[in-house]
Amino acid sequence: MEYILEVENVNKKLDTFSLENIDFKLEPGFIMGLIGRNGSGKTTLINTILGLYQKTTGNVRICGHDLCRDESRAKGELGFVLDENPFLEDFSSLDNARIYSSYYKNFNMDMFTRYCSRFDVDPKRKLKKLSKGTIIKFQLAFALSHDAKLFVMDEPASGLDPVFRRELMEIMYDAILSGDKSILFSTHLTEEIDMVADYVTILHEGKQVITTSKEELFESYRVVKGSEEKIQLLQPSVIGKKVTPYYVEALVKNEESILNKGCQIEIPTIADFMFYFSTDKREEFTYV
Ligand SMILES: Nc1ncnc2c1ncn2[C@@H]1O[C@H](COP(=O)(O)OP(=O)(O)OP(=O)(O)O)[C@@H](O)[C@H]1O
Repeated sequence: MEYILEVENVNKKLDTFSLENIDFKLEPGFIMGLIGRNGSGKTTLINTILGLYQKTTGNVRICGHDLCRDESRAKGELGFVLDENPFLEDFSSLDNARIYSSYYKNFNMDMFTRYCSRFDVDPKRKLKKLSKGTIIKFQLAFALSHDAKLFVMDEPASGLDPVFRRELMEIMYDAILSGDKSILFSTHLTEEIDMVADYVTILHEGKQVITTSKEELFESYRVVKGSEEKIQLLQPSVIGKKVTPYYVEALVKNEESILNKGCQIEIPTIADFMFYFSTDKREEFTYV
């Protein structure tokens, strides 16, 4: 099968921070959410995939095109929305589109102006006069107008109002319906993962803690609550636990051995995975 995105053993060093051995693939027709705490390396990974940072080692392929050896074809398949605006601030959306459309053989200016009108972006206003959310919408209009196969978005919803945030979810969902496109997006909003992601990658301190389908994630783990003694009975299925003044909560592997031990068993939320997979003291976290 031809993957839309292949990230193979990617390492990237930035002063004191390192991305270490990031390795995953994304099939056509799917959305992957990238989550992790502040500073976990989401933007660094996204910038590396977009070729904005030189990677140290490893390979990135987009629709089979190697980002180093076949850069223009690889980048031609990419649409991006970045937290930090990469376009020219002193130019309008329309002028930016005229300038950068030359990099994309399938750029459709009519489509771009239609998206600008749908998203309420004044195409003639300089970017520096637009709000953060409107710049995100402009980037989105541009990314949607050149038949990109891979959309890479760094916290696209962060500057958006709740109404457009919901529309963005619908746009993302529509974008992959044809089955030949995929999306990788980072977010701190766990409801976005709940709503649209098929796959989830969790980063912690530059390391890839887990990449799996959301279905598998919810199938494979449970949150249990009970006394310290009862939770102790669930070892070695315990991934991590936190001690509250009233009970102990733990993320455990969903195995038969966790049943009938007198613990309350719940399906985890994305926030639970974030907590247990991106805490240093995964073994134990105590509320004081
Ligand atoms: N250009 C740079 N030079 C040196 N260090 C950097 C640079 N850019 C980022 N870093 C460091 O790399 C680490 C990862 O940052 P990154 O922005 O990738 O994290 P993030 O997961 O996107 O964070 P956030 O959720 O806060 O946006 C941080 O410790 C940051 O200080």
